[in-house]
Amino acid sequence: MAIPNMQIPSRQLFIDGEWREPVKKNRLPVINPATEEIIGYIPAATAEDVDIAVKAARRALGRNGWGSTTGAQRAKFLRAIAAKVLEKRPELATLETIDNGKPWFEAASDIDDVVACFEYYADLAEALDSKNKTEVKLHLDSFKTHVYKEPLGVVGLITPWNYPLLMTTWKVAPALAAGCAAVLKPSELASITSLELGEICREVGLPPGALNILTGLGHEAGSPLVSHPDVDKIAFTGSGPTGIKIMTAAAQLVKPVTLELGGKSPIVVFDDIPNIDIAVEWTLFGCFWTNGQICSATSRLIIQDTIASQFLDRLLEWTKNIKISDPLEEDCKLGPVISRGQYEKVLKLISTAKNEGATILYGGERPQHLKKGYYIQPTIITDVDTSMEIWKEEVFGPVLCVKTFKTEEEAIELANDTKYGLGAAILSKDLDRCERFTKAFQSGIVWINCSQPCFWQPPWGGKKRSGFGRELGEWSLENYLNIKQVTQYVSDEPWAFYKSPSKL
Ligand SMILES: NC(=O)C1=CN([C@@H]2O[C@H](COP(=O)(O)OP(=O)(O)OC[C@H]3O[C@@H](n4cnc5c(N)ncnc54)[C@H](O)[C@@H]3O)[C@@H](O)[C@H]2O)C=CC1
Ligand SMILES: NCCCC(=O)O
Ligand code: NA
Repeated sequence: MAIPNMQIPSRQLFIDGEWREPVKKNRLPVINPATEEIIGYIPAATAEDVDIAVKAARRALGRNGWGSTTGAQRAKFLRAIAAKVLEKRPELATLETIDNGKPWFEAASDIDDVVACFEYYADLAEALDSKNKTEVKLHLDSFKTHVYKEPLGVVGLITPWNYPLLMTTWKVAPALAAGCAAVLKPSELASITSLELGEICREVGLPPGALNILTGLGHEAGSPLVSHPDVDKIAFTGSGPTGIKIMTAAAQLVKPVTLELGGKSPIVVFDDIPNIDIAVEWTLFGCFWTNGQICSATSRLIIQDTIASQFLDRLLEWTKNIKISDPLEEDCKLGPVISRGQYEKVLKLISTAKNEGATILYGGERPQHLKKGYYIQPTIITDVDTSMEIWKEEVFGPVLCVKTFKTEEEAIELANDTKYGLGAAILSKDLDRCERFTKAFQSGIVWINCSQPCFWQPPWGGKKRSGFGRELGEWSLENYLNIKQVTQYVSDEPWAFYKSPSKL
């Protein structure tokens, strides 16, 4: 259950295992998107704090430090973090709801995923102990080669606001499991629970400097982290334009990046779906879950013309039934979007669609019963042309646009008609057809007869402008490991490349 009237804890930056005031002493307001009120403040880090945090992280990796721990030792810390997160579930879910606006029940289930993710990477950290040295067979007997997997070093983790603690965890858990020391920069729009992770790390006695948490603005705290010469890698989730800036800055130092950027994912629905209500519900969930703010949202419905009218009628009935309310209310299924800026951006995209000739079949406005808060009705847009902005650009709000198709070829062409390539869904009884679409979709993730379920074991990431690299599963661990080749000469014979001088 949500905790009523919960106050935001007042925190500083988490550096070197302790709370530390930012050098410039600046703070940023925390706004509850359901009330538009300032409910607290977070510290605003700048380049000076980034440098202090990176030095702390580097020290943590020093001789006998965090970097020389075994996987089994790190697993103990990860499990202790998981246990503390679980213990604080009601508080963390409530904080996340008042900071981000997502329904409390969703926030609580994200916290469950956070717990599972830390536990999962604890297991992988442990398993690493037996896998971090492997022999590579050579064609020569005079040499022996093995490969070490070792922590990559100090990593910068920059995260978004849509799943605040979960996106933090997707990066922090594998980075720590691998033995890296990390500097985390969560989104200024929802940092509260990531700061609470600092308190949890303090409580479980995580070695100082292993995880440092710097809240602050992108250009003031994120940018210096990317450009810091002693940061070995950047892992980023967020918008395309910021991803481009990060990749450009990192390229100056030949710093590796993984980028999980936006999307405009399709959901293709065929007329052989066995149950229209089941398909309608997946369509809604695929786009309106998390208040529509999911990078993988299947926000383009591509529906076979033979059932389009019947499907849209039913979709409308289900959409009208969605409870929009303060996200702390029980049974809320749609809360506000994150900020005034996002609210205005989403409404502008809707009005542009209208001006370009699309039809707002449902929604498109603030719900009448909610006078305050960044609420937008779940919105369904038809008569969409592929040249329209609403078809092409990521909205990151509860907005579904619809197009019909006649043939499989047309459906796949529409599905792939996007610069993005994160997710794609197909709903059809015909599993051979689902297989054909799975192969044809230009995406990193495919959902068959569902949309959005996301587990921590399989890989997560995209292609095209949705970025590259994979998070989750064992793939994420690889992001934070350096692969070191070690080759030993084991023959007693001279190498005999140069002519030997006369005998001594
Ligand atoms: N794909 C995804 O998961 C997300 C996509 N978005 C999209 O991005 C749009 C803008 O939202 P924002 O919150 O402004 O996203 P953003 O991509 O700018 O922010 C994500 C993170 O990057 C940081 N950041 C911003 N500029 C930076 C820079 N120059 N160097 C290093 N770090 C920097 C931010 O502080 C935040 O922690 C949204 O309207 C939405 O469409 C937003 C959040 C998540
Ligand atoms: N369900 C997790 C989605 C993560 C993301 O929006 O990046
Ligand atoms: Na907020």
